[in-house]
Amino acid sequence: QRPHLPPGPPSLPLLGSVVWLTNSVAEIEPLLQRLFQRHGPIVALRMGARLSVFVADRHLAHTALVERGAALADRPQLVSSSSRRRAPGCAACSPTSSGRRRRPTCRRMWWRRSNTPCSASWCSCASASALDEPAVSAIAVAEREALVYRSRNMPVFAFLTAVTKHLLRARLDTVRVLRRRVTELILPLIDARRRYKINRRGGAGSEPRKQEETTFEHSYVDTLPSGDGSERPLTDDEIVLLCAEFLDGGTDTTSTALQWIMAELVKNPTMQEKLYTEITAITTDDKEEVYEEDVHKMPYLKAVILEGLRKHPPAHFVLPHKAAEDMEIGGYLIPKGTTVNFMVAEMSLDEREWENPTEFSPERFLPGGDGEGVDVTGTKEIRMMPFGVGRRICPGLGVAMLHLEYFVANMVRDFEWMEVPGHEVDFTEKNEFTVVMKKPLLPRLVPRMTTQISTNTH
Ligand code: HEM
Repeated sequence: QRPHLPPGPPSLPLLGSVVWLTNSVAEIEPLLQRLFQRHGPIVALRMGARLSVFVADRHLAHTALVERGAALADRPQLVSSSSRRRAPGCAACSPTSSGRRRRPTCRRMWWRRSNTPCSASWCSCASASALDEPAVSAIAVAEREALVYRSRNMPVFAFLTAVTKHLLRARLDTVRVLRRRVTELILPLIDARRRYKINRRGGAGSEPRKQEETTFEHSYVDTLPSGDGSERPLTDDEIVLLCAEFLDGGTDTTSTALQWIMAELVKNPTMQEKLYTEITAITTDDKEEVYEEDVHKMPYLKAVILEGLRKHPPAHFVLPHKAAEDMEIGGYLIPKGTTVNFMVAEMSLDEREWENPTEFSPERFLPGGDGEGVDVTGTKEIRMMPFGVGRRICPGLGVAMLHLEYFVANMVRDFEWMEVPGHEVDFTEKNEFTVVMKKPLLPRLVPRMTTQISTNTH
């Protein structure tokens, strides 16, 4: 017997599910919570003619995304190019992210590099969003300094750091100018790679391309599966997009996570003190900053970051996936082409899985806690999935974890973060591209090394 579609509210032609008569798409999360209570952990909604399925159960998510990951490795085509960039989830949801069953060579190459701890450091993440947010401008300053430090210490990545800085500087400029700049900076890289490949094959014609030839018509060695099952080379335009994605990906998610974590530390001074004690035990006074090597020796710091990502995942859904063929999830039929969404926040706040899930308790990730040994990649099992899991897992996971550890450690080492009367920490959420603090964090920073109290309310 052919399985049924997942349960959900009835539908009307053109409109889709009747719930859209009384609910707005912006309020979809509370609506889904009610539907999960009524129908169970997998529900179907129609938005116009499009069928969307939402999965809130971690076991079903593991089966669908890890065990049978290939069938859900595509992204649905979104309505317009502007909405494509604005899909909920990570900023890196760019045109290059959609419609791929496997990442092209170029992207795999970049991401693999970025996920080794040392080379990851050059990548600027929190800065672009942080610059917009007065409440976390201290973070932007810290990160800019870190960038300078990185470029001094890692010459191999200095070029790419420069590209990042150009991206930031050009923030107020038009997208066209920015794209042009990135193109000019990245095309020599593409040329270098092409020459390398040609030379390796012993071929001729390895001359660098002249400036006036920098059009998007040329295509190169990295390939992409085309619709008919064959491979076609990536165009320059696509390579530039991939590189730009690598440079600005994850800016919003990382800075959102950073702000939630600092807010929790402001609200919980005992935890902040415990973290400070751990940091100072590892770093001596003469050290200018907490270095990347140091953060790996700080289990409580790691626990604070994980607890921040569990309680306040910046993306409450992963980016939408598309069923490449008819498939089954939890005994229900998911027809080919269906958009499938996974509920990140539901899983990490599930009362059946976590003790007092709404409480901020980094200790749960230490030995003996209910989160001990959690693997955020979800390879064996999913407990929480702030970065997604499976084939489309966030490729910036390593960069993001490193940046969060690095910045939290340095900011707590240099300042005591305190609540300001009248500006108490408010954990109310607001849906933007990520789920941000409705009332941004407004703490008082007291420098640790001097007695002078800062009146600066970042
Ligand atoms: C705390 C920080 C971050 C969080 C919570 C986060 C979360 C996510 C999530 C949930 C997804 C969707 C996974 C899925 O659809 O299954 C994603 C995708 C992605 N993220 Fe992140 N991310 C973060 C940082 C970063 C960083 C730093 C970068 C780049 C430097 C990045 C680049 C990407 C890209 C390119 C994708 C799309 C992957 C694809 O479609 O194959 N992210 N991220």
